[in-house]
Amino acid sequence: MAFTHLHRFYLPTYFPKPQTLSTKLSLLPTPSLSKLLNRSHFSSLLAAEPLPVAESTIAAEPFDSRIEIPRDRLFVPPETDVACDSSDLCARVLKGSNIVLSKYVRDAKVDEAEFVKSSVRTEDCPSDGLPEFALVGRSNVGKSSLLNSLVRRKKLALTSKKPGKTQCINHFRVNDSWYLVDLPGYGYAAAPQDLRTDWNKFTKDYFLNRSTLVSVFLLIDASIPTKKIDLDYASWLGENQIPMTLVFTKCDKRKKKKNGGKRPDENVSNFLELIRGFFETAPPWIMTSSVTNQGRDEILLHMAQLRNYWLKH
Ligand SMILES: Nc1nc2c(ncn2[C@@H]2O[C@H](COP(=O)(O)OP(=O)(O)OP(=O)(O)O)[C@@H](O)[C@H]2O)c(=O)[nH]1
Ligand SMILES: [Mg+2]
Repeated sequence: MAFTHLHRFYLPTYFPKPQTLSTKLSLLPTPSLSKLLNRSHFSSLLAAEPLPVAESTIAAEPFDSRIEIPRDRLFVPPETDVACDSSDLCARVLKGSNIVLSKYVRDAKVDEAEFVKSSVRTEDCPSDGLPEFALVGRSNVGKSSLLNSLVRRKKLALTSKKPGKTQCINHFRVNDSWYLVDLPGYGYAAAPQDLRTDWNKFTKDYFLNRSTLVSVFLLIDASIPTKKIDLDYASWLGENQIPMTLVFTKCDKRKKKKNGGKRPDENVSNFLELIRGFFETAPPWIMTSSVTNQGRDEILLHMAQLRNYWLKH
């Protein structure tokens, strides 16, 4: 079954006990994404448009500093040849992420998207066998906003300044061939205790039993310091062998140093350092903003290669 293969190939190996390791991080450039989104196969792009590591590309980022990624912390999809030199490999890393492009990156463009249904139990979710990606994270982290950004629709999924807007498992079908799934947020302190327990019950059941789930996208707010509850969820997903991508949201927000706040890239580095101890191999991660659409095309490419690999195996 495809899911089993995913576990074998896409999962970072999980360390049960956290360790503390220091790491130096920096951003890497990518090929032209608008072209890539329409290309049918990555190998032709690699031949046509290798991109050297260029300061100018790095400087075009919406924040000042870079995140340098050691080679062993890159996410290399299965069946991907990395026996090339460093600059070729750099050219295949998606901007603002540690994700290497593979030969499975095709059909990434979103042509249409529609709401299909809301479910409260895993058994009630669509049963057509199409692959799906679930967006999960703390209440208000920006799950519904990211979904809207990915499909270029302002109000397909409902958003709110008030936490707790999304309450069910909401399926949105994209291009009639795969699903984006919007889930309720966790950690909403104002919610009654029994509702919080219910969240755990029904979403965890969904993660553990949904056979068409290609990967969970765990959203982390990059505009604030690391929260323990997010580390706990990353750890829980790893422990339970559930394929996961970390999506850092709100990277457009800047915190003033004089108020003791950190920039989004500093918060991202810190989070990655903390979870580094959980995983032997790095999970994929990516920086995004639903305001500037940073990371939108990159996520679509990542989803496309995960999906195409899943469909083939
Ligand atoms: N600056 C900024 N604000 C964002 C971003 N993404 C979401 N927001 C804001 O954050 C708030 C919450 O966004 P939602 O998309 O509703 O969050 P959610 O995770 O779906 O929340 P729940 O459904 O309550 O769990 C809204 O006011 C959004 O406008 C972002 O990338 N940058
Ligand atoms: Mg929501």
